[in-house]
Amino acid sequence: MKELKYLNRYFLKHKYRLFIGLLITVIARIFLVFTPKFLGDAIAIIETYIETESNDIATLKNELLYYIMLIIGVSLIGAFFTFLMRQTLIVMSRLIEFDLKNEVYQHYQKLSLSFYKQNRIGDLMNRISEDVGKVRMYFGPALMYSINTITLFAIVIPLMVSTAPKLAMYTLLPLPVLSIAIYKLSKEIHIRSTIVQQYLSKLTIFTQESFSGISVIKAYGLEQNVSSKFTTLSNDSKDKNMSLVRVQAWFFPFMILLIGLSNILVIYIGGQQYIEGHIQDIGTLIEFILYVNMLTWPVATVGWVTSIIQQAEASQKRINEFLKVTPEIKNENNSTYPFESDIVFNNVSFTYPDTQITALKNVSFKLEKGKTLAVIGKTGSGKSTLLQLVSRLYNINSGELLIGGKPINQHNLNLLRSNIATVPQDPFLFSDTIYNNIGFGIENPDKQMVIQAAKDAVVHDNILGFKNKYQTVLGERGITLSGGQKQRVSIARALIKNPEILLLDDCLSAVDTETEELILSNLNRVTHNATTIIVSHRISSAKNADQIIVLEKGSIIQSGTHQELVNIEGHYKDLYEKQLAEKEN
Ligand SMILES: Nc1ncnc2c1ncn2[C@@H]1O[C@H](COP(=O)(O)OP(=O)(O)OP(=O)(O)O)[C@@H](O)[C@H]1O
Repeated sequence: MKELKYLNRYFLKHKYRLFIGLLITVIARIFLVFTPKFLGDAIAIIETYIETESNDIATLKNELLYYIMLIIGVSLIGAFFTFLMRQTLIVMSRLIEFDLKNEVYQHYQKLSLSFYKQNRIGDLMNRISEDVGKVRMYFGPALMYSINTITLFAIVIPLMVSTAPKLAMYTLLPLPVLSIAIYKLSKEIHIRSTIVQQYLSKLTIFTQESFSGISVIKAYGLEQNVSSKFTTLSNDSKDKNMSLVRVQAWFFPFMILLIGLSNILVIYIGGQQYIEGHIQDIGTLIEFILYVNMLTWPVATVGWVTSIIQQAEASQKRINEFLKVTPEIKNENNSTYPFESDIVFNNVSFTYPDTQITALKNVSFKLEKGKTLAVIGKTGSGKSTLLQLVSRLYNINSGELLIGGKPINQHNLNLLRSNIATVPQDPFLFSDTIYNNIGFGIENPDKQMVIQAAKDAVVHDNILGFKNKYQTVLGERGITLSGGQKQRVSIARALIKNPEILLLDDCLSAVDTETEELILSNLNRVTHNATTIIVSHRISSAKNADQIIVLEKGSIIQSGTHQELVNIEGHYKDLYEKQLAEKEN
């Protein structure tokens, strides 16, 4: 129960609903318990009528009618309160499920990129859906059935014992056996359903990956191969399901068997006691049979509830593991202030915590507001890392990174990021309309802004070429667009934000040089006030920048303007000559 303690805050939040729910549950049970009593009394009247050989059938009818009305009355009231019981306690559990899901989701949002790298998306999804769902069972059904059972026991057992103590003892005897058996069965069901769940996950991941990578599978002619792997996986999954179903199939027959056993005991022992005169009327036997049937389900739920609580505890432990992860990037400043966009790197070094790869070593440069810095370098030289540090997706390890003269970690993180627009190397587009994808970064984008951004990113004409134009819905990861179109939609998304700092991560690699030139000149016009860092493998993207740095293995090996760098021996000049020769050929 240690892990479940975390959830007490939610009980506290919903305390009134909880209290009313508990009260209603008790009231509902009290009313339902009257039925066997009234039925027993009604039968006792018939018995007396027969024994006394009375001829007063009218009085008997009246008395029976009275009991029938009573039974209908208490059943209706009991049923109404049972309805209210579900409306309060189960609704409360749904509200808490909603709260908990939101809490986990908001926490996920705060966690840094390295958390997402260390954990699989499937696992993250499971904890927010499957695990939260299991925890809900603790708030809802487990709580409701526990109160139910306790109330019933508290009322019915004293009633049975006071009516016929010996009979009560014998009839209650099989119930603990039932409870333990259901517990063991539920545990086994839990083990097997966890395995089924794991196989289902494997199957989902496999299917999802094979659909995402369908073009590679087709290109390599691997359909047969993938299909037979799928068959093997789905056969395994079916076997696990069958083994679960076999155990589940025992649940109800077993309950019926034990109810039957208790009924036989009531009839056998009760019958004997009646014959021996220990029990006064036959109505008591009927009353007891109804009590036993009434107690069976709650007794079974003791085992079931124990198993629910164990599962909820395990699930909450998994949720707590993530909730305890503290975000590496913390926002310690919530104030608002005029944002200045000049960027200074002063001996900045950075090592990725998980891989221990030192991506940047003593990097220094100064970039004034509104100026452009181009970053050139071989693959893996640290270019993207440099951009991620400016967005503070990671904290620097040493040195100084100043934005607007202020150390980056002293900035209001939300303010900082709202003033930055990034176009990543591998753009991600949502399964939504092109319009919404472009307007994603700002609130209520108007049509003119979206169109203007698309025009500046030189993608407007392409969009008009689609049947639904700006309302074209993109498939998962934007598969209906070409690589170059995706990049340009992503650039439009950045431009519409009118950012103070613009970070372009090799985002023109998939467009031809002519379009590249056009986009660059538009960028120059539209974002002339923005401080821009442009990462590229192409000299054509870098040559007009105010400043250029060349990175190699995380260190700056050259810096200067295009004119300066083409006149000195080094990586930049080599690259320039190579790309010039390629262009001429
Ligand atoms: N998220 C990460 N976690 C751990 N190591 C990383 C991560 N991202 C990059 N690296 C490593 O850091 C180094 C620099 O990577 P980076 O992506 O900054 O290079 P790059 O110059 O942008 O390369 P490219 O031109 O191929 O995009 C590489 O060795 C890479 O393997």
